[in-house]
Amino acid sequence: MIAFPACKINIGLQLTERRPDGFHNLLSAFYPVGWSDALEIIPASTFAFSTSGLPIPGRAADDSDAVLANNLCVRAYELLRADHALPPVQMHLHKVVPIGAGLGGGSADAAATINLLNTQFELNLTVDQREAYARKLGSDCAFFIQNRPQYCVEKGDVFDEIALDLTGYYSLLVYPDLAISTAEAYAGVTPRQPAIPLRTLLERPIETWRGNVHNDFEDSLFPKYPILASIKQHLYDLGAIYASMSGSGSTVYGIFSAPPERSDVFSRYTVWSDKL
Ligand SMILES: C[C@](O)(CO)[C@H](O)COP(=O)(O)OP(=O)(O)OC[C@H]1O[C@@H](n2ccc(N)nc2=O)[C@H](O)[C@@H]1O
Ligand SMILES: Nc1ncnc2c1ncn2[C@@H]1O[C@H](COP(=O)(O)OP(=O)(O)OP(=O)(O)O)[C@@H](O)[C@H]1O
Repeated sequence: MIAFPACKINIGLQLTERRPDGFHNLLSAFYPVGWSDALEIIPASTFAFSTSGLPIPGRAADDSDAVLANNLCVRAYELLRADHALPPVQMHLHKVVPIGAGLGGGSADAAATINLLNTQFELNLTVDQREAYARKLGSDCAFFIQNRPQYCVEKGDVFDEIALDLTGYYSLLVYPDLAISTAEAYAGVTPRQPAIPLRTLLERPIETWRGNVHNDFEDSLFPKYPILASIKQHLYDLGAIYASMSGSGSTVYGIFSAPPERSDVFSRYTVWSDKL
């Protein structure tokens, strides 16, 4: 069985407080984007996991077996296998979505693994049960179980409904070949309670978002990586209605009312554009 785990952008990201467990509470709208990996899982006589496409870095970069074992797809399989009678499988991940990009690509792969195993082996897990497993693998992971627009609170893993529909708009995502570690990005932030909660800002027309709907990670990462602010400005120069960095970076995206023109400015970067 094959799935195409697609990523997300964050529309606004308010970092409200540091938690006793060391994580941060946040307010953010997560919006699905079609840029995706490919993941195949088939029953096999012994377990095997392989990857192709973009290289996936790991903490044990000098030991390729350890990097593979640490992959979120493998960890998701092990997590379900601890509770359910899963047979050995052969999994192959073709990696397309950039890593350290603030797009939650690895989290999407993990959630897709949970969903695929649930369907393929008829585990009959509810959405709540699958989201609970996903939460154990990472803060972003639970979102991808349903992969629909959500207003995310707490660690980014608890959801409130939001009427946010960008159908008819176009996205342009620019990844400047710069991987930013999520933990490093969080280490540089100073959380604060927002003057106006994100939900209120997002309920206003998209034309009002520029200058108001803010990703708090930009405050510490734009001074450190000036290229990010310059990409954001270029997206506005191209006619974006709204532009922002996604998550903990480094991808910067624009939302357009018509298909964005190709720009030479972005030719040396990895870009993705599609209807939202
Ligand atoms: C930046 C976002 O992408 C916004 O959607 C997410 O908050 C990141 O989620 P993620 O990549 O799934 O992150 P995790 O794997 O859970 O955590 C990585 C590290 O980021 C920090 N972290 C993450 C999420 C959070 N709400 N507060 C944090 O402080 C912690 O230091 C943690 O050790
Ligand atoms: N299937 C996977 N795809 C990508 N990274 C993976 C995967 N499995 C494990 N990882 C590890 O997770 C790290 C971050 O992955 P990911 O691409 O989700 O980060 P990101 O783009 O910063 O997303 P976000 O911060 O929004 O969650 C990588 O450096 C890698 O070591």
